[in-house]
Amino acid sequence: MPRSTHHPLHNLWRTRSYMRPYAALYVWMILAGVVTTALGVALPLIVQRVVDGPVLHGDDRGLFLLGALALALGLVEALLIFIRRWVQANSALRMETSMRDDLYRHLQSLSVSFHDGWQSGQLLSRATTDLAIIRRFLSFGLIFLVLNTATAITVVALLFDLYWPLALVVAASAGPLFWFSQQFTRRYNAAARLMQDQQGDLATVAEESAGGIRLIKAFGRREHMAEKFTRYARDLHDTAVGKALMVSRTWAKFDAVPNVTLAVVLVGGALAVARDRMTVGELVAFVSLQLMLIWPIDALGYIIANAQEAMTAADRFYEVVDTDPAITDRPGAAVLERGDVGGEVRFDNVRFAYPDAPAEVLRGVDLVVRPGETLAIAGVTGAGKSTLVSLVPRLIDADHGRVLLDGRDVRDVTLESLRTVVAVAFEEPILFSMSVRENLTLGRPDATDAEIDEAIDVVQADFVRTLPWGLDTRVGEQGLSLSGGQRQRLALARAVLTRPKVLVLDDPLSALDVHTEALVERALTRVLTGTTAIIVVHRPSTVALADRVAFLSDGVIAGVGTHSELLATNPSYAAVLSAAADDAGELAGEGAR
Ligand SMILES: Nc1ncnc2c1ncn2[C@@H]1O[C@H](COP(=O)(O)OP(=O)(O)OP(=O)(O)O)[C@@H](O)[C@H]1O
Repeated sequence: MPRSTHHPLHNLWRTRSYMRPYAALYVWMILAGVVTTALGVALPLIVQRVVDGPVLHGDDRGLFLLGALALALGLVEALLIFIRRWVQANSALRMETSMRDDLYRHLQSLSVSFHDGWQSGQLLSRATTDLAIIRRFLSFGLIFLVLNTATAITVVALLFDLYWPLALVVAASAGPLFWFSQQFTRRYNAAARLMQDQQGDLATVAEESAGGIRLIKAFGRREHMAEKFTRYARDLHDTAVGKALMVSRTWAKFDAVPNVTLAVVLVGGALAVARDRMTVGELVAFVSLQLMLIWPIDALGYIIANAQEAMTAADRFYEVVDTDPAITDRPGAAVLERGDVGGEVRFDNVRFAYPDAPAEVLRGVDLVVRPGETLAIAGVTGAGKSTLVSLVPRLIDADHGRVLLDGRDVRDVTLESLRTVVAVAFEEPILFSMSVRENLTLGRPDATDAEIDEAIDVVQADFVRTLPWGLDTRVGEQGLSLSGGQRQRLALARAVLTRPKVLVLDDPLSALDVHTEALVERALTRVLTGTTAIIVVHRPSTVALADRVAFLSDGVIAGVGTHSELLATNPSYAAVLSAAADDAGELAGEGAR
């Protein structure tokens, strides 16, 4: 997958658009953080006053007052920290949700070819792990960065005010810290990116195994799949261990710096007190303030790591979100009115190649499907039949040439209106995890029960009436499992129910037995009156539905005519259909109308 050539921070910076609604909250959070820091910094200064004043001079009342002040400041600080963190987490979770929404909506708008070319696990990991990483950065990483920098600057300024020679030692420790962080950033970036990709790969393997469990069991491949999973999991584990080691080493280095500095400060401070250059209270305050630097320095490692991961996660998020939907409404696209559609479909010198494919699938297809006609598309497997029919509802767009509906380029009408007049049923029918009724009325939510009943009759799907809750039975992945033929019939009923002007059927009866297929065909012939139907066929029995057949070969239409005409005139067609017929033992007696 090509990576962005922008500055590494480019995409992470773009996520600020999701922060915009919370800009005021962020200002408040930072203000609350600054107050918290100020309160935290005030404590060592109070300690200094306590030691140099009441402690050394036996002033009990002053000691009590300073103690009460320290307690109050401590409590206010704790309360502010609670409020800030809660607000931080809350707003960041909202940002994550809206990013996830955008990702999902954009995915829905992307072309079928995009989805075909992407591993589902990679998409899944972007929607889950990556967005959680970005959320952590936008909530904690970013605020930590601002507050810790503010704390460090304030503390160092106060240290200079207390005793500058020792403050210089503390300031100088920024040098090694900067160097370590540079090294860390470089190495961590590669590991973080690799790990995020590996998480996506692992998710894909897990999902494939779940989806293909029957196949795995049937072919006795459980061990093989388990080994594959372990291999991917081990790669991820190795990267994670390497990353953890890198983080631990860096953490140790980051920790060592303030500790070494502290030792120098203790010795130097004691000498300064002995030589009356510092009071005891000032030394105590100096050390207490310096201890306050340990957390920001420690957090630096976390922030760099988190920022690195967030940069990668943002790159991965925008990699999808920036992908051009390719198939969208053209400017000025017209709304197709159902009543105006006659139903002539014309392919005009259509050429098409799949991205990254070595050759064109369609190489100049010219074909006219007359209004109300039922036209079958035949051809050897892989000839491009599904590709050709996918152009009509614009699941893909032609690279060259045009697909015309009643003389109008399908790209000149809105997708929504096009898809209300063109319905599709595929060979591999998908039923969503919802009721049979909802699945059937996907394209016509307003269909009446009588219309649903009629569609069920057409596709011979009586079985739905015997399901436990009839039409309200939940099917799909989270519901009742149906057979391939049952699912095909429901998918066909779904298409029929939209009362389309153009019906595209991509071998929709392949899973039915010959007897049921014949019943469905007979009923379909009735409802197809007045509907232009383009049907991808593999079996001669399905050809019986068609008025004419177009034979697709070598990316062009090699012949159009009735089944008998093509059988008589086109030996290749005869060979393809006879082979299929021999397989099914069913050519005899079949003939197109
Ligand atoms: N999403 C895709 N990306 C790349 N190549 C594809 C894609 N879909 C199909 N192809 C290729 O395009 C060619 C035509 O495929 P298509 O599915 O249109 O053929 P078909 O005639 O419908 O085949 P079948 O009869 O087996 O269903 C095949 O070589 C196939 O491998």
